[in-house]
Amino acid sequence: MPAHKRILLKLSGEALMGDDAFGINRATIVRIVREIQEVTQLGVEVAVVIGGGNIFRGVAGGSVGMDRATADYMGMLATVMNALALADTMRQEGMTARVMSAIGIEQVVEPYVRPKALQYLEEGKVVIFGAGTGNPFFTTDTAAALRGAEIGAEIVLKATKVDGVYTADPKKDPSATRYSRLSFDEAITKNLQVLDATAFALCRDQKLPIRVFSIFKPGALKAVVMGHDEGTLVHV
Ligand SMILES: Nc1ncnc2c1ncn2[C@@H]1O[C@H](COP(=O)(O)OP(=O)(O)OP(=O)(O)O)[C@@H](O)[C@H]1O
Ligand SMILES: O=c1ccn([C@@H]2O[C@H](COP(=O)(O)O)[C@@H](O)[C@H]2O)c(=O)[nH]1
Repeated sequence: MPAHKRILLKLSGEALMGDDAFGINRATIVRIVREIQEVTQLGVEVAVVIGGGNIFRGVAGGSVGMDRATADYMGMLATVMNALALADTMRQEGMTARVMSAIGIEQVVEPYVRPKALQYLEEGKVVIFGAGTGNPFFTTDTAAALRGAEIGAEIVLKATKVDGVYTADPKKDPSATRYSRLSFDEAITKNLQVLDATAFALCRDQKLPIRVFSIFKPGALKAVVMGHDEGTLVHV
């Protein structure tokens, strides 16, 4: 029996690159989609927020000198591209997915309408939220917290490049150690940057737990959904 009925899965954009330098690696996206499919076959309702780091990051080198809000809108559009790629891969794998965008681009994808998203989830369709929160100066982690709270997800699952929350960024500090669980207050006070503080604060206020785990570990998503102690749990 799965431990959760409805989940909000936050997928790292950079995870889609696989071993490539940028963009979307075909084998990688197919593998990720099959892992999501396994979870839907357990009867779990799945909503996804996808990042854009593999295509564009508003605060990155490529946007130096740009107006921050403009760069952020580019970042949000990058997440829509990832959402379209993910939905199309799901279609090819026999799943039904709907992309909803937080910014109006109706010729491409339908706008985010909460009751419609809830209807799709109840029908067993995967809902992919593109364009983050629709606002510059935010991130897709915050979008995951926001949409997770809005749709009544039981947990936010952050599938990322590291296998949990560490005492420091493990990519920069090899002596960092992994927490198996920690509180939101601890994560915020210690400025642990695996998620941004806005996302942590929103989840804390809504009592919405977050589990951080590695998207590169085969079977990890299913293990998390089954309630196994995978990665790190951040809780109230
Ligand atoms: N204390 C920490 N514990 C774990 N990871 C951390 C920590 N501090 C910083 N990080 C970094 O946070 C990164 C994950 O978050 P990041 O926001 O960069 O990616 P993402 O949101 O998953 O994906 P993307 O922005 O590419 O779509 C990890 O790759 C890790 O190096
Ligand atoms: O609500 C949001 C979400 C995202 N952005 C911009 O998009 C990029 C990519 O998102 P990641 O969360 O880093 O994957 C982000 O750097 C922002 O520039 C945004 O403005 N608002």
